[in-house]
Amino acid sequence: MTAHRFQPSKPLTGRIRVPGDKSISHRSLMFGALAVGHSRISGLLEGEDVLATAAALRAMGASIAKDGDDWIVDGVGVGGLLQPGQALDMGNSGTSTRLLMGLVASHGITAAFTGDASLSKRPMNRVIDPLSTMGASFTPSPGGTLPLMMEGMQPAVPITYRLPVASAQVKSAVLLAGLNTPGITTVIEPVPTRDHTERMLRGFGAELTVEEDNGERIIRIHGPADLHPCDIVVPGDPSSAAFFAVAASIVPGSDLVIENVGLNPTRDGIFRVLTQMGASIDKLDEREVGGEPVADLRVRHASLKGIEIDPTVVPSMVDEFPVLFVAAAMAEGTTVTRGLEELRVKESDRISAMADALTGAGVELEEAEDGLIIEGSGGAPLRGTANSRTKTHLDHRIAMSMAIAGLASRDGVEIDSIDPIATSFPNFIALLEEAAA
Ligand SMILES: O=C(O)C1=C[C@@H](OP(=O)(O)O)[C@@H](O)[C@H](O)C1
Ligand SMILES: C=C(OP(=O)(O)O)C(=O)O
Repeated sequence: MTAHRFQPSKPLTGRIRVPGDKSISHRSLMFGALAVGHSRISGLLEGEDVLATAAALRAMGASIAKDGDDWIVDGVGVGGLLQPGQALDMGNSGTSTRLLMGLVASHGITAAFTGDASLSKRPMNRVIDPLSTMGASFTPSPGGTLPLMMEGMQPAVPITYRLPVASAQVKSAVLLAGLNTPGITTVIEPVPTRDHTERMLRGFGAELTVEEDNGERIIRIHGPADLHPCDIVVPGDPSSAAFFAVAASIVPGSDLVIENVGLNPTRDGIFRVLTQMGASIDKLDEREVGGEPVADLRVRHASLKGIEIDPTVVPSMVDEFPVLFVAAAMAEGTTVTRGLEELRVKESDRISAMADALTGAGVELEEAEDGLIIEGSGGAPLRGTANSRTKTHLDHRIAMSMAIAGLASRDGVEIDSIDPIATSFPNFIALLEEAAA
């Protein structure tokens, strides 16, 4: 554990570029591994979570190698995954685990999945349930957690599955199992979640349709699919850009351009909510990169106002609430968030972890079962209790959010470990130093 104190910051200025989108990076490797032939990926996020996906796919027969700044994947074809010779170590990554379980489910192979202490507490029944209906069998640890063993079924049985929880990981697990399942596998999504799986599978040549019906999305995939290799350009991660958008909004004097930020409407909720709170965020040079809307974001310091956040925006910013809470702590007035029960089953319980961390940083708040109610400082620097230290609970987003709180504090904020940051944003501290130089 490497502790670190994030000190009050000078204004953030200049231009920075955040690393590639984590969700798209995982999927680029997985779909490349299932195409026959050579896919080239540029802008891949080289974070620990994505590298865990790469290692698992290599263990199942794909060849994945770096070529200059790009990555090359030589796939085995849908149905061609091999039985791994050792347990697949998923590290800290829920996305790797749940999506790869979907892939294994319709291959006639057995695999063991393991993970770190954080991942080993997270619920896997949400994917075990539908994948069992498709024919896979599972031996999980008590409570439906890792470590677990699973055996795929070949051929698997197509199902129609209505998502009981708004989760792109569960949706994707079922669709990926459907890739190698004869017939039509259907996922019904009552609330739209990030749609990278759908967009990208179509790009790789899968027969996938999306029908909208009364706000619900009905996604059908025809299996077995034939994927052809692709060249992919991964846009910058909006979830990573969010830390800098909040930082520039709350550190007086800031005027920062964050280049190449993915703005898929299923991901851009944080920028819409910050704008509602009074943030100054201009979209420059709007364009398309790798089939996704992208822009450079110019963010200037602004006086933020507390608001009540509409729960329907939650799926489009589910990972951004920890840093949104920091923005709320610096706003004038009260911010109310609701509908965040999913935050309790991420890398940590992000509602209680942020409630503790912000309380230590001197913020007044109230914790509800499904959200936080935060009294903002009206822009005054946060004044923590002496010797308070943020517990990150192996959660990168808690570490980075409280780092940003430190920039806007009077005496700095101490984080117990910056190590988890490498899972999603390895150059976070270097970019912060660059922007504040
Ligand atoms: O599909 C994905 O790439 C992800 C989906 C979300 O998880 P859930 O599906 O559990 O909401 C998100 O929190 C995670 O960081 C990435
Ligand atoms: C929840 C996250 O990731 P995962 O589920 O892949 O661990 C995240 O990155 O905030």
